[in-house]
Amino acid sequence: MEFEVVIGLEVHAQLNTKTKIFCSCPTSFGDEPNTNVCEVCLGLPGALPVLNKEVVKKAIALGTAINATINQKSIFNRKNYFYPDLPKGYQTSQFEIPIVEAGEIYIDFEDGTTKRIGVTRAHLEEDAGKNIHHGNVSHVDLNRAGTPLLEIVSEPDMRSSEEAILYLKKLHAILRYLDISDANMQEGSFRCDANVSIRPKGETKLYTRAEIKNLNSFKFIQKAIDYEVERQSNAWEDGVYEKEVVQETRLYDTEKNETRSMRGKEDSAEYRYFPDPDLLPVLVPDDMLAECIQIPELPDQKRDRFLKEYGIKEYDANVITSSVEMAQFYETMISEGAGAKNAVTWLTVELLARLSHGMTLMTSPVDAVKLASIVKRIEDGTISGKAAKEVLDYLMENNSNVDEAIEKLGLKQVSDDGAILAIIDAIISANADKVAEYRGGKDKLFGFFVGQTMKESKGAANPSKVNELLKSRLDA
Ligand SMILES: Nc1ncnc2c1ncn2[C@@H]1O[C@H](COP(=O)(O)OP(=O)(O)OP(=O)(O)O)[C@@H](O)[C@H]1O
Ligand SMILES: [Mg+2]
Ligand SMILES: [Mg+2]
Repeated sequence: MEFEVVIGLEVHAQLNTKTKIFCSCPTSFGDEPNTNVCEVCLGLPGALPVLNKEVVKKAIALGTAINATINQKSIFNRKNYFYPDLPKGYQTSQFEIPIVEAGEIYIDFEDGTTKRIGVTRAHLEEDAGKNIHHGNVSHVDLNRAGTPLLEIVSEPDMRSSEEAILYLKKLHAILRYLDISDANMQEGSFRCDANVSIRPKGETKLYTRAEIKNLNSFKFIQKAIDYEVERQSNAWEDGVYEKEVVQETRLYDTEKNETRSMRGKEDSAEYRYFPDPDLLPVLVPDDMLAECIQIPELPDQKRDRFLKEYGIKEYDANVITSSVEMAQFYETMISEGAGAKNAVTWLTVELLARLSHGMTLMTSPVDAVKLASIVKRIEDGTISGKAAKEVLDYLMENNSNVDEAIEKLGLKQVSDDGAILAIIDAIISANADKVAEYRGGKDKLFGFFVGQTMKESKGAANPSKVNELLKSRLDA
């Protein structure tokens, strides 16, 4: 039987506000447990929440970026369930009227085609705390309780784990471009739940989905989805689909590379959602909306502009705009005067390959200005491309400027006509027979003379100068 894979993703992005969504406790990461808490986020009786306006602005920015409908009136609900890390006994979230509805994100395949993925909704909610287990004892850290989240829910539009990853990377980039979330996956600021089902090819109805939670790296998300697809199709082939594939929440075990059942998945009715009586409906006035829809250039727009302005390849434009840091790095190189095409290679191939573990473009010892100077020194003939690699290696390790490094490493190309001509003339007089053959029509010998000249100059002669001067002497 041939199956079609159906995937819908829920992403929880932590919004990068200074304070929590309903109180003024800080949202900083990694502090001593239970130090960033107050009566509101501890859920003490009688404490009243006050909505942080910043989270509304950030949600509207995301909605604008994905061409969504912005609801100028939305509602906070209580989603009731019991869990030790949830002190109020309910999570304050949006349900029937979220702030953002019906958007779209375009994913780009390597062959240049694109696909539209629908975004059902994006709603505001608070994060829960964290249970910490030590042997038989469990502790609860409520620093994270009340941290603002935007839950972005996709339509079940993805048909492979590759599409799921492309969608997540695009959404990640959009959040970073908008600067509304640091989207740091290690710190849990960008978390994904993957809903996976299969169906016989050609059918349009949705079959039972399994929801895989706790996925915090692109690699593991892809592996978890692949495992789950395999598990479900095996169950189908073995005639145990109904028994094995049930609506449930599963956990992915990164060590065993498998998903395991964690708990049955409630239908939304089980949560007894109702509007939170402590919070008024969220009303966004026209002037606030007008202000919030002013957003910076997004990855797709930047890519299209780079294609037009810089004439680089589509693939390269996609790579460079895939992160806001890389796009900024590239544009700084261009404004420093590096050629557009060389800048692509030196950034995406040479520099990225030299960033060691944990190093990013932001912390690279060679910044955009320095890398641009290296490229400019190639373009003005001061150094060869090969020598430039040595310069880059050196600058990754040593704090120096580009021209000093070239000087110190003795890599300056000889472009001075006189010096190169002296070498050429010596070679010509030592090889009179070959000169005669060349002049007699054996064009291939030109390479021999180039090789000899480069060798004699110990690789320092500027190759295009060598070509030019050799021609002038030999063809004279
Ligand atoms: N049959 C299916 N196969 C794959 N994905 C599905 C299927 N049905 C729904 N989905 C996807 O599952 C996700 C459901 O997310 P949603 O937040 O609406 O509900 P939930 O998972 O029940 O709620 P919760 O926020 O409590 O996890 C959506 O991304 C949707 O596209
Ligand atoms: Mg879910
Ligand atoms: Mg959800």
